[in-house]
Amino acid sequence: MTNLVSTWSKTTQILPENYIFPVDQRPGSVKIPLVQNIPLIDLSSSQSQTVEEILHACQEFGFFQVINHGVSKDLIDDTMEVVKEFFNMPEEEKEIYYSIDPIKSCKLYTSGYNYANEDIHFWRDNLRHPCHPLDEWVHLWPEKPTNYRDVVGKYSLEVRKLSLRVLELIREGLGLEPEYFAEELTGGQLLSINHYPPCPDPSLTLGLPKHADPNLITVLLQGSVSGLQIISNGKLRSAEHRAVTNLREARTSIVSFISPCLDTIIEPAKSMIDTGVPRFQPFKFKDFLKFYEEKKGDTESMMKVYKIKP
Ligand SMILES: O=C(O)CCC(=O)C(=O)O
Ligand SMILES: [Fe+2]
Repeated sequence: MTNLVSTWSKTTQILPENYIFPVDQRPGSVKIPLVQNIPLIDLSSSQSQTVEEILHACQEFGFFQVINHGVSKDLIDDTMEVVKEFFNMPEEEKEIYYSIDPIKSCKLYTSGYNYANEDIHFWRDNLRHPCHPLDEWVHLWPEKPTNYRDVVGKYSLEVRKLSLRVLELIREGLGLEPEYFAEELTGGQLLSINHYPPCPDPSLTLGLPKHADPNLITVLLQGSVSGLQIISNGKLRSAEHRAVTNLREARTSIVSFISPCLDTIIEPAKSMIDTGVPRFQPFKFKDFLKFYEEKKGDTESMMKVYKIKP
């Protein structure tokens, strides 16, 4: 038996106590600034225009939507369909992939990484697996639905291409040297599929609490991108975001995280240190991830440690 919310929530009309967030964190209680103009970037525009628009979006929001991005609608639709099919499979089929082992690379679990120690759980199930290089990982992915590996494999390649293309535009905008994001800084890719089932009381709980992603760049289907941190010596933002649930419909999101290799040293690019003084300490990416988990992704307390005091 698993504790997947998509399974047990089918037979309850009541939100359990341990899914109720403190009042100040509930969906209606936090005043989310309404960003009227989330930038919409047309990747088929001229290179100089997209560079300028993307850089501005990263400085202002750390978040933007892209259109004409080159990932075909058919592939996007097929991918969304197959991951929904996965979550709709009977419990016995999904159980095979269920794991709470923190070091297991392909796994299905519920809420956060550390369910047993959580005071409050999040209203989501998550399937995640590494996907780069594809042939190193694909054999660990779900075998069912039978086209999962094929479709999701194609999607992960396309979404990686898109991420690298966007990073290249950011690189140019920042004036970083060619190949800056090649190799180590983009050596990892994780696909994370969130499934938020219909929730009996969305006003009291969250699918994912406020966080900023701890990786280099995130592509969220359908087309929202965020996440460049520190590497820009504080010049770009990483958008804090969260996911809410809803009463009637299940929501599924497909998130691709491009990350540095675990042993990579992350530090401000030399050419970004215009004052002569770096604003952030260097760190190993894997130590950062460990710390992120310990601090539950709390940006402020993480910044206290990594930011160099003026
Ligand atoms: O489901 C979403 O829209 C957000 C997911 C997310 O923020 C994450 O997986 O890091
Ligand atoms: Fe996120």
